[in-house]
Amino acid sequence: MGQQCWIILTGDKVIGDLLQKRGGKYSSRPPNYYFYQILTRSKGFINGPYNERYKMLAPIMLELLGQRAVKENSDLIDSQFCILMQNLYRASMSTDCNLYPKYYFQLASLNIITILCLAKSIKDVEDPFYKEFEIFTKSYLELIKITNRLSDFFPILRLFSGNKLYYRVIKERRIIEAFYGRLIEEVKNDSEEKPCFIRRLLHKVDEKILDELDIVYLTNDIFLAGTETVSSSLTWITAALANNPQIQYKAHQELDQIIGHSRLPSASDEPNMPYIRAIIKESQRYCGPIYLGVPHYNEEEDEYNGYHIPANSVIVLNQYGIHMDGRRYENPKEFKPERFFGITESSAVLANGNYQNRDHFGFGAGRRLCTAVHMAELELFLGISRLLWCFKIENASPLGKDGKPTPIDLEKAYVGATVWPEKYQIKFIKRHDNVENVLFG
Ligand code: HEM
Repeated sequence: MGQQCWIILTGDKVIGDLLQKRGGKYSSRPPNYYFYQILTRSKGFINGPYNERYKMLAPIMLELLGQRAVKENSDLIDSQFCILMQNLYRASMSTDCNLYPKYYFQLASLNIITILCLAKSIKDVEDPFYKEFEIFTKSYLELIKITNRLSDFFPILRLFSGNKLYYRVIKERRIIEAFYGRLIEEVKNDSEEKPCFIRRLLHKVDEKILDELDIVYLTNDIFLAGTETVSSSLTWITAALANNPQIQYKAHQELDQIIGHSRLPSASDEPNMPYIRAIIKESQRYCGPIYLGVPHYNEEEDEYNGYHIPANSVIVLNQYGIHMDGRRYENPKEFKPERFFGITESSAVLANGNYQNRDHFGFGAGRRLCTAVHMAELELFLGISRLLWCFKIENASPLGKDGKPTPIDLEKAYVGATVWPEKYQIKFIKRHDNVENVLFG
């Protein structure tokens, strides 16, 4: 596109060969003048090139978001998914019980990140912090959308549109730095010195490894990557389940057999719940929150299967394309958890193994694989297993000619940095009399 060579990877083998096996060459990110160099002062992690700075930051991010950190924070994550179920229960008991659950999922995932980063929580969607974050994220994601990046592909455009976009970017940068700067000050002034990510990062400032602007942009990455992806996934899965009562029925049977009615499922139940695991894997394939990954980039030229790959090409992992490839997934347009039966390993484990054995490519590939893949999988398991333990999810769309609710159209999607389904209406019906006791008892 423009002066830029783009290579779209839609086959599992080429993804395995290039992004995994030749990861040293294919792990950079495309230069991004406005939204990396200017907007984040070249300080962000997710969009940063694969260089010495990245290699210095990666272990720090892994320490905060990797497998060990998830174990340390599992009680906190668990408690937020109890609160989510309580909130959904209360909402579903109110007189008009049709719901669009997106905002509840956003609140839960935002709360997890807020508690981890700042050791403080948000009460509800009316909380000023939630509102501020919502407005701030919306304008940020709007600004970084692909159409505003054309000047990266056609640099001559900077001569025409440059100034207007440049000033918008600078304005947004002031907002980001004021927002996270305030959060850093809150942590510094907390007389109880509660442990949290920002405090840990502040120690790295004392050790002269980072500066405060690094904290601003690392925290910004964690907030954006950690909230939008999980809440979009939960919003999609709920819609897919509402369209498929027979799948819910099988999941309810598994829950009744393994868990019973006297407690909520917890993380340690995951190995015994193959059907719920399969639902989660299938939902990441069928309706994951990202279609085209986060682009990779190669700084050296390469040869592959007789093709010349020029240096400085944008390498796109076409997740949607591969997930809808009928050669890899039979009848790919069908939501069919059974296709993942017998696969017991997590996506995190499979992503680091042979490409042929991967369940899906939702978390990316190679050295830039999602840093928080373990956390994401835990959140999805707690969210989905508990949702199905508490409720039957009913499609509450207007009735069609056949007298049944019109299926939620999962082909319609709002595509931005993350992908969202069209707004829909569902009902959460409590499954048994013990739901209230277990949630509030
Ligand atoms: C369902 C949930 C999630 C999905 C589908 C997802 C997906 C992705 C994808 C596709 C990438 C790019 C991988 C690549 O370049 O090949 C990525 C990167 C990343 N994700 Fe996630 N993610 C999820 C949840 C999270 C959460 C909860 C966090 C943090 C709390 C997070 C933090 C990150 C970070 C820091 C990176 C950058 C990795 C790097 O550039 O080296 N993600 N994620």
